[in-house]
Amino acid sequence: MSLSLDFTNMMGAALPHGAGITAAQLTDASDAFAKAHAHVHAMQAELGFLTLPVNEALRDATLAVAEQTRGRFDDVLLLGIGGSALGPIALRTALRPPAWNTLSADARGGHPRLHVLDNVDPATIAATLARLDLSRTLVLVISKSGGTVETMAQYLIVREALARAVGEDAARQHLVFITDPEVGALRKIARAEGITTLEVPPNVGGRFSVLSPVGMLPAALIGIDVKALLAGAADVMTRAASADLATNLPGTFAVLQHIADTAHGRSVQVLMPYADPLRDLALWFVQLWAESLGKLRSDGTPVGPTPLPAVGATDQHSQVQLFMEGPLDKTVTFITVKGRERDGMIPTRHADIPELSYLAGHTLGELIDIEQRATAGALAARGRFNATLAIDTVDAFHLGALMQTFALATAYAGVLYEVNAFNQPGVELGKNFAYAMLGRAGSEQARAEWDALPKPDPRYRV
Ligand SMILES: O=P(O)(O)OC[C@H]1O[C@H](O)[C@H](O)[C@@H](O)[C@@H]1O
Repeated sequence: MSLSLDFTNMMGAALPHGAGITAAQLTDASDAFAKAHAHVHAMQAELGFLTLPVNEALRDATLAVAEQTRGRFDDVLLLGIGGSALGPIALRTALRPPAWNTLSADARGGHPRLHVLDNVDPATIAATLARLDLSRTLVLVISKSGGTVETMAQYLIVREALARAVGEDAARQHLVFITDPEVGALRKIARAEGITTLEVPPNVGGRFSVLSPVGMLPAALIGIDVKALLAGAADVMTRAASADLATNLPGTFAVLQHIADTAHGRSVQVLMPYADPLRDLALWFVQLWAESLGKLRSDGTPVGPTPLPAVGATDQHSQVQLFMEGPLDKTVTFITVKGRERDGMIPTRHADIPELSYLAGHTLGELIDIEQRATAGALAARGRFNATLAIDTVDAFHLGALMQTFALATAYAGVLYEVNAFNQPGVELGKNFAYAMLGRAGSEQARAEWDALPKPDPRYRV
């Protein structure tokens, strides 16, 4: 088993006064879960992410594009936001940690470095363009819808810079688009100019797209084993074929978090890897959980847990105080990595100083694991729900497995919360107000609504 979830510390038996999830609550939830499971797995046609792990045509098309660019570029600049950036960033952080970028091209196996612009802060974009040699840079423009304002603005700036650096014609050879096969501005440009384009299947939502070309192409370009990534995800799908909670890990995660929220008021759900490479996985999870589950039910009731990213051991010196003594409104899911016990030997020095001497002979791997276990135990001792997801090692297989686990758990949780996990109507109003202020055609109604809003009141300004 490559992935395991220990949820002892979510259960009443492990928490003071039995104030955790009861065995009966878990048993009762198994019927609801069986329905959620049947519902989700019956929707393969609508939920393309379920079959991405075995979509060989898409994988091969992606690997072919990666192969065509081989040797031509030192850097890859990815333009995207939300689901079109968080997955690639999480994969890069996990499997190509920052030091990798400082290696020589040979030591990187000839693979380019990956830079991601996922915002429109002009300072970041200027600084990034200033340090890249655009004549040796491949630009990936990723947008499912093909028209997201931030990504389009980035594209216009970077395309202009590319044209200046290498000329209009050659610029096209430096671009790859990843977008919907039919709709959107990117698709239009690709058709008109013959720009290499990979598709995000129409039935794959942005935040569920990491195992489509959205994550696969940047991963392949920087030498991540895409087949292993998909194999890890496929393994999760095989194990999740059964609706039995005793074997369905994503289902168990979803059910536990749902009960913790709806029956125990634990609505803030922390994901806390004890591993630097997994820091950005927590940020990817935040979008998935928040944008999928935080919304209005059909009867108008607002629901949804609040995901919160943390990292151990770092956050033991920051947020853990809140987790230990703040409101009883949280769950913490740790992610640990097995087999690190012998890594990072701590040398013997200052043997006469007891505050240091006890560390001699231990390793950093031991320290980080012990700290995680200590924190889990401490939280449980104070009635704080927590669970531990353990993986064997940080590699492509386990990243694929973790990501598919959370994606599937999100789909199940959507059914449990009785919301559509695959839309995001709540982000529209702000977007439309921005379009109105930018004068985009068709936003007259948003302009009128914006103009009718109360304006800043000088009485409430300091
Ligand atoms: O990939 P894109 O279509 O550019 O979308 C990027 C992001 O835009 C929207 O704000 C959605 O709420 C996100 O779910 C999506 O990931």
